[in-house]
Amino acid sequence: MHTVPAVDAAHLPQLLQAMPKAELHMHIEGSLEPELIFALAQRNGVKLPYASVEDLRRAYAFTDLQSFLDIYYAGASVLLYEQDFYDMARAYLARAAQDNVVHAEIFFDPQTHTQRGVGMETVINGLYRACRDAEIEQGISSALILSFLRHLSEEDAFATLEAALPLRDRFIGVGLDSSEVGNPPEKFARVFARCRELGLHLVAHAGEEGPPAYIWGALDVLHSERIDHGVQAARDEALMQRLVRDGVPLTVCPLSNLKLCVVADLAQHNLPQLLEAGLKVTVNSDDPAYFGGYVNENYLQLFAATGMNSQQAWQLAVNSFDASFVTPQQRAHWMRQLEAVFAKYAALA
Ligand SMILES: Nc1ncnc2[nH]cnc12
Ligand SMILES: [Zn+2]
Repeated sequence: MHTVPAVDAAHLPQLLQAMPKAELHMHIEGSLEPELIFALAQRNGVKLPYASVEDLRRAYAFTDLQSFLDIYYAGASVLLYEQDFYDMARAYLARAAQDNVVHAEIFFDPQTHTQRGVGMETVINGLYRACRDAEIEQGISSALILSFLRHLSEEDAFATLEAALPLRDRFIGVGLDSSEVGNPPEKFARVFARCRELGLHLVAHAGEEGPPAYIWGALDVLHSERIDHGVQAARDEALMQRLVRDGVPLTVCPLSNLKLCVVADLAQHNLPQLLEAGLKVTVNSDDPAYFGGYVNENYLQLFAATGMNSQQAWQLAVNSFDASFVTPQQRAHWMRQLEAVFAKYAALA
């Protein structure tokens, strides 16, 4: 491992905030803050089943993944026009830039919108324009990943892919999200095979609530290049060895795991153990508007709860660049920025 200048624990929070990082697991619909949901509802004349922003926020008491998804899909119902998708993504990218996110790979769930009669081009063009403008105005790089909803059929996923292909140059890959248990990766074997032929990057949620078998399926059947969540891998030693051997990144989301009761307490989160075992672990926010924080809040609360140190912070930032779908030149550029930030904080008394 690279030797990193040690940073005093007293400066760890500022280091976590200042270090450049990539965010590889966030759902753009999960960045819709209650205030923006209400503003868009008013702008578009959509009636919400909540009386106020506070009333909506009070509903954010989740017991598991499904209890969250029900509210998350209801929140997304205010998105109708290209400008809505643009405004949502600009708000996220502005907030991510404040956390020194230099690159974001962003999931979007087209079926949530096309099922309501919103056009595929409305969704993709609004998001894509926001990514481009944020790069120009804030210097943050980003890319879009189209995510299939696994509670729907593979046929629906094929129709979604077909509808998106005219805009193929505007997204870099596909993912698989929504209700995990009962919807194993094998259900989407053929549509992922088609996406692979098309040269799209492939990722999949697996082992969030679902068993290690779903992670094996994501790797062996879907050929997923990263595992989104993957925290259940620790239950299967052979799987852990496979993930280490192949350098498969896990995009872990600590506050999401806490809010969806995947872990009882952040102090018990297994991220430090996964990192120690040699897995390429990254830290991400998943659905920041719903889970109590953007990416830096995930780093800060995790480090405070587990006592992780600056060496581990370095590894997580490096992993975020290694696991991203960018060029080696781009990675090298961010590594130089990372080295400069560590040198600055290591020099503080
Ligand atoms: N954490 C999560 N798991 C599965 N699907 C999701 N969609 C948005 N967030 C998700
Ligand atoms: Zn997710």
